[in-house]
Amino acid sequence: MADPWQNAMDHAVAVARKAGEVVCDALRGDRAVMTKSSVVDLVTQTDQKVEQLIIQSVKEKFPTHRFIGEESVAAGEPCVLSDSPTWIIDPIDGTTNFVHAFPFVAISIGFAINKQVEFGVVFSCVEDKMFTARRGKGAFCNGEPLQVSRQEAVEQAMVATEFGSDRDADVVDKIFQSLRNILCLPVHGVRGAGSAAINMCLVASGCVEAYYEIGIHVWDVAAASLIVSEAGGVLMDVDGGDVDLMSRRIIAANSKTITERLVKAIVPFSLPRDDATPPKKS
Ligand SMILES: O=P([O-])([O-])O[C@@H]1[C@@H](O)[C@H](O)[C@@H](O)[C@H](O)[C@@H]1O
Ligand SMILES: [Mg+2]
Ligand SMILES: [Mg+2]
Repeated sequence: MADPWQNAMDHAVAVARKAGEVVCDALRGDRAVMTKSSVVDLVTQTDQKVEQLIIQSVKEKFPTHRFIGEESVAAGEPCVLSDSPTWIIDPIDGTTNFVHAFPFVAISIGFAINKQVEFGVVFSCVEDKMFTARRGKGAFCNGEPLQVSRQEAVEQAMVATEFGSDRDADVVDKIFQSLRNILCLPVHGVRGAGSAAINMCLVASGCVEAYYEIGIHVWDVAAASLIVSEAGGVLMDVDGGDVDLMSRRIIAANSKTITERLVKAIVPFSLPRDDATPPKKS
């Protein structure tokens, strides 16, 4: 049976590549920086321009589809995942990297229907790596199949995480407690690309055994969540429960074994859900 969403996925790849050209061009120019939820939660006109480019391009082909876009939500649009076909967009995942010309920035486009991600596209544009996954059909980087690492000994694992943009001392303490516990398992090392989506694609590529973070948003991880699972990986909440893309918490790993060791080491805390935050628009 023909795949009803293949043409939508092909469009996502094409518009991600076009958006990547805009981002890479902007990396060579000036980048006016603004802030959102904190003085270190950065956004630029390029984030906003790229998100509008993607949304307008999709609307022309799929006028009835819905959107969850990072910068649209920041501007007051609701963050609601219904059963309708919904595009979940992070126009630049790694904005702080982008501002500093630190070369790990990605355009992330997830597509969900009936609240299930059907395809994911993450374009790491400086690296020119197009990560894709279609539910049930595998995960790829530039067309090459992806497979998670087969390492199941956490003491020989590489783990990725990020420190986020919350500088509340109590939150930072919890983040560092988890980091300390994980380092002392021990693990071979901890890394962070500065982009949740790229970290998760590194899990899918077998370069790191796991990524975890508390503080991410649905747009950071929707596309890459399918790339990880289609590469043979496992997704879980940091407390060992089922992953919930709106919960702002995630572990993406190569195996249940590694995931369960991380659950024991992570100090869990809760944040307001993405779909619980009331839209700012009156
Ligand atoms: O804001 P953005 O660059 O799209 O996304 C970023 C995430 O990829 C990262 O994991 C998180 O730690 C940052 O705080 C930020 O949210
Ligand atoms: Mg992001
Ligand atoms: Mg972003």
